[in-house]
Amino acid sequence: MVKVLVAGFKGRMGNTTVQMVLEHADFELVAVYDPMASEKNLNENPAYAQTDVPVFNQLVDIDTKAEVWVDFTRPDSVFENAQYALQHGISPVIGTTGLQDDQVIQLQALAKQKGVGGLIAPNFGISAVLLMQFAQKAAQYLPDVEIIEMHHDNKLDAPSGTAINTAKMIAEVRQAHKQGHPEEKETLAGARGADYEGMRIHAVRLPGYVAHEQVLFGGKGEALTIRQDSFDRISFMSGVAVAIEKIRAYQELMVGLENLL
Ligand SMILES: NC(=O)C1=CN([C@@H]2O[C@H](COP(=O)(O)OP(=O)(O)OC[C@H]3O[C@@H](n4cnc5c(N)ncnc54)[C@H](OP(=O)(O)O)[C@@H]3O)[C@@H](O)[C@H]2O)C=CC1
Ligand SMILES: O=C(O)C1=N[C@H](C(=O)O)C[C@H](O)C1
Repeated sequence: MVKVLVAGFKGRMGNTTVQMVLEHADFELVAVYDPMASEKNLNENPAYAQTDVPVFNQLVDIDTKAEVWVDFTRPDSVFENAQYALQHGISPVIGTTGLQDDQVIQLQALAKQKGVGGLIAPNFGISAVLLMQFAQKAAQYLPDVEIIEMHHDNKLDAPSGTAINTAKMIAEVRQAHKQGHPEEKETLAGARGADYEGMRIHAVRLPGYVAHEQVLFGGKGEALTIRQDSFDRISFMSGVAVAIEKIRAYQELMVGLENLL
């Protein structure tokens, strides 16, 4: 049995992960964490009345045998959480987006120093993992590209972690260049979106949406659009389960679920 701690257990993703871990035959939920939690045990929540799992609201109090730390928290919390997990020999499986490049480098150095495996996955959905790989392939032949990511209106960060990762993967095969007319001007600020090495990234936030991304390629007289949709947060759970199962076999912190597939 893999012993799992879920950080951000009351959130949309954290709660979905708690349910998945409880239902999984090979996983044991040993703790949950949220600094704002007032309860002491998960069984204080009527939905989990039969589930005896301690709730922690301070990092220093966490005294469990957790082997894997699943993090679906906030962009401003995840670095501290991941550091704490690595320092205590717990493998972080990070879904939270918004980590800066220098923070990822610091965490990777810490993982190496401690010999602890970990994963940062900008997206645990297989449709998104495939979209990023297909987009990287397409960009070899169609280097003019724009990304449109669409999310629910409670999302804190923009652009999404998936969109940034898509741009980074494309940038590995695409020479940086400005797109559009050399003299183009925005008559309304932000009209052309964010700029990543000349690729434009547009972020849509609307009620009713979950998580969706389109990558648009334009060539001479032709176009290609690649799209993925997560209609339900269950779409992320098989990826989270794979990460929990496999991550302890590694001694480094990797970025991207594809590293484990
Ligand atoms: N990689 C992937 O496949 C996916 C990644 N995500 C990412 O996961 C993150 C969470 O998303 P979502 O579940 O929708 O967000 P929510 O806001 O629904 O959940 C976040 C939860 O974390 C709690 N929290 C805040 N600070 C901390 C902390 N320091 N430690 C532990 N818990 C904390 C919040 O409490 P409070 O509300 O009181 O602040 C909240 O309950 C986002 O970054 C999102 O982009 C989302 C979907 C898929
Ligand atoms: O906040 C979300 O919901 C999601 N966040 C991740 C991201 O920023 O890419 C993954 C997915 O898009 C859902």
